[in-house]
Amino acid sequence: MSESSTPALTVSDLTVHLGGRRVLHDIDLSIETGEFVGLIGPNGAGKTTLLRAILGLTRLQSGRVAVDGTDASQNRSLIGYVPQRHEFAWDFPISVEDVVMTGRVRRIGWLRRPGLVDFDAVAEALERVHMDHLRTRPVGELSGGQRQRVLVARALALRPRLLLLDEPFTGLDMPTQELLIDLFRELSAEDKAVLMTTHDLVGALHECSRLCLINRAIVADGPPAALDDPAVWMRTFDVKATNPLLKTLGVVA
Ligand SMILES: Nc1ncnc2c1ncn2[C@@H]1O[C@H](COP(=O)(O)OP(=O)(O)OP(=O)(O)O)[C@@H](O)[C@H]1O
Repeated sequence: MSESSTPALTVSDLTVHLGGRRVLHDIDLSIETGEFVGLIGPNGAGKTTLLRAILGLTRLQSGRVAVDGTDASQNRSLIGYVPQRHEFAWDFPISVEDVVMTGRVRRIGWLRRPGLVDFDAVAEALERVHMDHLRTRPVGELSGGQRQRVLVARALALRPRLLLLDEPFTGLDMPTQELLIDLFRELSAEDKAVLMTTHDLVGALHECSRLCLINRAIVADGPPAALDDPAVWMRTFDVKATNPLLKTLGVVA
């Protein structure tokens, strides 16, 4: 954990309505540097909506988001975001390093040219995801795992304080998942806070330092070992006590 008392992320009393329906309500969440938090919940629980709200891409009905103690609208350049892979336009004719450079736009500004520091940040980000050897490759020619690594590099190029990951493991083989999970753990152990949505519940139980269970509101929040009450998982996922999920998670015998 950071020695600083200012959390990397503070979400207070957040409520979001979409299409006239309440999608999230009364969300309070604070994440410190050094934490690797898994945001867990069923389809439609509001996980992506929460990430979008933190990024300022969704209007808040009420509530506040602060990054590093300052209103997030003033501090967006401290947030790195990895969207779900299908959301990116992969058929755009652009190289790996150019995509990663787009992650710097909030620092460079739209009208300025990238400088040395920007090229350094891109090179460092590509090395961290082991993609430096493919930097001139058009992104349309990459495999799914390589594309995911490019999206992570694009977020890291910003040198963010807070990293938001939306289902980063979907459709990836085991070696790529292991590479990324090791990287996310390293990043949180350095100077970042990591918030990740995932449907890989067992993986999250093992790898995350903390889990936040959500279903429109936060149902439970704590270190994985403390989330051993089956009722909490039943409420989050709206499943019965006999559901095999509870055995898989190790919360019933
Ligand atoms: N633009 C929108 N307009 C209206 N409703 C929306 C919009 N975007 C999302 N929703 C609704 O908000 C709810 C939460 O969606 P969200 O995508 O945040 O869930 P999620 O937890 O990320 O789900 P999944 O695990 O399926 O990705 C869903 O009921 C969804 O239909």
